[in-house]
Amino acid sequence: MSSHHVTFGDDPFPQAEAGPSTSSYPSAGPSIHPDRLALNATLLETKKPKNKSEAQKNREKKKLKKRRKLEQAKKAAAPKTNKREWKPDPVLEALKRSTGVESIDSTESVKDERKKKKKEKQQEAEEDEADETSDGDEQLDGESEKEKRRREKREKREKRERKEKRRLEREARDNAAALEDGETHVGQEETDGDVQMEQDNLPEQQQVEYDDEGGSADEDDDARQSSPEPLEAFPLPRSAPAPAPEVLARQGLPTGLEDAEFIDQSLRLALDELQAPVKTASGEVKEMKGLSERMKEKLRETGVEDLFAVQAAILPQLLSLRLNPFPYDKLHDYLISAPTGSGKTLAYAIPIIEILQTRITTRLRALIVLPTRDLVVQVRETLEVLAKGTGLNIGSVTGQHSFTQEQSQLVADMETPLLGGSSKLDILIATPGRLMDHLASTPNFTLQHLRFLIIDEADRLLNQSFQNWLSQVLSYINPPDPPRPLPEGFNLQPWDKVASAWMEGMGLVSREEEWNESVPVTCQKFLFSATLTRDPSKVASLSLTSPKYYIVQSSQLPSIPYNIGETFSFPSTLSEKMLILPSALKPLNLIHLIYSTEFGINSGLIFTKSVESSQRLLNLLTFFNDAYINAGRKVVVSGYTGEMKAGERRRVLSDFGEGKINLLVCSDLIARGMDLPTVSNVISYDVPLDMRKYVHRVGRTARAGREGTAWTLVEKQEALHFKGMMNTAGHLKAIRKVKVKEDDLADYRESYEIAMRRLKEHYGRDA
Ligand SMILES: Nc1ncnc2c1ncn2[C@@H]1O[C@H](COP(=O)(O)OP(=O)(O)OP(=O)(O)O)[C@@H](O)[C@H]1O
Repeated sequence: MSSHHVTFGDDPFPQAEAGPSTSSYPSAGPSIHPDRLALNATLLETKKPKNKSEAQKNREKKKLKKRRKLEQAKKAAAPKTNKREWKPDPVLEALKRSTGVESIDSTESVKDERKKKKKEKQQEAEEDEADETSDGDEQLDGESEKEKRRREKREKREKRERKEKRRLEREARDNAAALEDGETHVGQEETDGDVQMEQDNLPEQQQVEYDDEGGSADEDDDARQSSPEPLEAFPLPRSAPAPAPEVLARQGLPTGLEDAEFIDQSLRLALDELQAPVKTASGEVKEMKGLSERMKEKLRETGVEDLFAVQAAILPQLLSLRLNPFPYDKLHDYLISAPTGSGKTLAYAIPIIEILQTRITTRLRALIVLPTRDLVVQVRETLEVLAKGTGLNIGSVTGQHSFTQEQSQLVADMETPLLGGSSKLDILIATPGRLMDHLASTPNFTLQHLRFLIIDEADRLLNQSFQNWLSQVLSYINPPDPPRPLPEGFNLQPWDKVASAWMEGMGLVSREEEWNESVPVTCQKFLFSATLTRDPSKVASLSLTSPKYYIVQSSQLPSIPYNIGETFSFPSTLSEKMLILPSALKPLNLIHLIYSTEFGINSGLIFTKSVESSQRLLNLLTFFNDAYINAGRKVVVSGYTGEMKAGERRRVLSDFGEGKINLLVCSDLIARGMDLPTVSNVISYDVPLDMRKYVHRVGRTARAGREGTAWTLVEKQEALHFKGMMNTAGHLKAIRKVKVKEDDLADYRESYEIAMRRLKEHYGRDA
């Protein structure tokens, strides 16, 4: 008969298969606990055959064979003194200790288990017998009946094997847990309840299977007691769920910049209503501080009655700042994104002047960095108007004047080494390149007393390297930093408030008694732009302290707190239009915009892609103006490019402001920051290459709450790129498409052809 049957003498604890511990005893065979061997012996003795039929005799023979095999196994498994010492099963021992029972054999659970196993085997033997007796019948009933029984038997066997496998797996798991517990909870009683709890902890599916199989907690418990030490089970490797894109984008961003505070662009605050709370060390509001009467007067003189949104939002926080902050004062750095022409200059100029005017000695306390000379001139003019009567000294370095001229403006003494420098200025406005030159080569010029660092048009400046200007400036503000190279023989110790430990470390001077002196950083940084970035890689270089982030925009627009990239703010008074046209018709369409009664653009800026293109277009428009006899009015056009001398540019701007010039054809030089109140139209003759350029170009109109229109001439082949760019910025819907019929251009054709001929003559045959 089948040799798969489990009969008497089979080891009910098949350790060799189940326990990984066998691998540690390869030559001596599996380690069998003596309690188990005793149990096997008992099982063998109690099994006796009842009948002596032929079949039974055969079975007895088989059993005898197996018994012999088992005895051989016992011998092999018995502890061998010359090889390895028998070690008690740690789980069994822990259980013995916890229950106080010396022999596990004597526990009820083990006895029950044995009885159960015995019963199972008896049943199996009886089944076998029945199979054998029915063999003859099977032949009569045909092959199918026999096969059915065999299949049933096979299934039963497989089920048993599955059950056994699961039991062994559970055993291994539980043993691992029991081993750990055995160390710490030896004294705890392991009751049926505990076992049930363990079962409860199994995954649901496993629990169901366990119940279905009819296994008991006791059986499980016994198996656990006698099982060998298992290998530690490691969880299978699993890939972690991918973080959300917005979470990734915020990686490395200072906490304060994670969420922006949105300010409605239409917010206004009367000058008299501005109140800034002055707080005590405990945070209580001591008093409210408003604008000084002198400042209000100056503002009214320049036409400012109310504060614009950006000013109303941040002035209440800045006005109460102290010139020399107390140690408990919480100082923040600020990132402010506000539309073009929304009054960002006054947002920093007012508090700087209000705070610095209380100073006693002149020291360089405010540094304003701007990307172009023209902007430096413009901001200096604004500051000078507001600071009139305060005694504050304002200067600028741009490279427009000679280096020595600028040096004499910056420092009073360049001969004597002075620890605290010798600044002649309270406020300095500079372009980054020239600032670097003075930091490197102007004796007694120092940034150690800076209270405010303003970076206007910050996105542009952060993208400019200029001898690594930003990190250089920061290192001159915040010691420790490497001492700068000084002119030969000039033995200057440039710091008068740096940490003495650092001073000594640099071999500058020994001031041991001041070693414990801490140097609080009191310089606050302010970054302004209409296209400000929160890109962590850029922001990181600023070493911001408790930064705050404000976005001024129309309340109609959705707040996008997760937008980590650039924010583009537009004035609410701006209307935007685009003409999509064949490139050959671009000049005629521009002429139509200028000369037609429908559009009649008589004041504005025309942007081209380069200085060269500006000059070409300027010539064409000049020649056309000369040739166009139906105009009824003449249009005065002039150029404004970086190639022009500073004086010439100033004169052009002044004429434009006075209305002597109607149109300025310019390169992107003027696109940023320039405040020309008379600009009612901006025409992008060549499409801007990126969104940032577009924002700054169109921002030359619709400033300070005035109405303005921006036009973009888009060649057909550029339309996809331009529209895509606008769409990405969520701005496409704001731009209205305008169509000009070819018939409308007919009126200009003759004069245009004359102008083109003259242009060709001007540039030679290939023009
Ligand atoms: N509260 C105010 N009331 C009236 N006019 C104001 C006020 N604040 C600023 N202005 C005027 O608004 C104009 C634009 O201001 P400013 O040049 O500071 O704008 P901006 O935000 O710096 O623009 P850009 O981003 O283009 O540099 C200036 O002419 C300024 O005098």
